[in-house]
Amino acid sequence: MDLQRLDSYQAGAGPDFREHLLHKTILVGDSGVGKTSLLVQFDQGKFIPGSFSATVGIGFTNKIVTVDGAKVKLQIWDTAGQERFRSVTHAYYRDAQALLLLYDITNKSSFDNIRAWLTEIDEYAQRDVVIMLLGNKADVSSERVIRLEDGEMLAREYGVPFMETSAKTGMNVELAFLAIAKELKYRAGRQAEEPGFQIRDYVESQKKRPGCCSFL
Ligand SMILES: Nc1nc2c(ncn2[C@@H]2O[C@H](COP(=O)(O)OP(=O)(O)OP(=O)(O)O)[C@@H](O)[C@H]2O)c(=O)[nH]1
Repeated sequence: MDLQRLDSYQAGAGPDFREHLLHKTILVGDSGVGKTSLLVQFDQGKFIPGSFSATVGIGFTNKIVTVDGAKVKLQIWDTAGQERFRSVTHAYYRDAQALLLLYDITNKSSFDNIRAWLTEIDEYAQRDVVIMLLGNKADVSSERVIRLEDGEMLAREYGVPFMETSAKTGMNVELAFLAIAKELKYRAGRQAEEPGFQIRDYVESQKKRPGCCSFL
């Protein structure tokens, strides 16, 4: 998807948005897994169907979310999944506080490549970066090749929170970003003696299981 064609990109979230309070979050994963679509769904509450046009380079959207009554400012970077942009996107990992790592449940190689993505994250991102694994396109059940359990198992192996999402229906999209915002807010204001917020426990308690109920 061409970032220049999206009005909200680079537009910021108004005068309230102060750079020094931003929490940088990056969307990564193979080309076509739905990173741009996930961000558009979160930002604008819509899904733009139709022909796929790959992201060129990198762009961001500023978004303010309310967590436990407090405002958390996220700057969400959408990266190009294509290999040829990899050296550009690596440069952005360094000051990221959170990474949403996506695969497509209908595309096995996008799932197999998750380990390679995690190796890159390990190499280029900060040690304590918050990572969340997302299995996107959960609405396309007829073409599913990666089971929910496979995603859960991989996430458990790496000790990261996981959920399946649908950028098309919106399933778990807000939850993914809110869980990240909650974790970043908790980290920013953490007192030594405070009992810890556990993002994995939070996600487990909140997420909707695909196949059950509706995808909305
Ligand atoms: N059914 C369905 N289609 C999706 C979903 N998410 C994305 N798509 C479609 O998948 C294609 C790729 O989506 P993008 O959001 O452009 O993928 P991307 O990860 O940003 O790709 P790059 O920019 O190349 O890295 C588009 O045709 C989208 O409409 C989803 O949750 N469900």
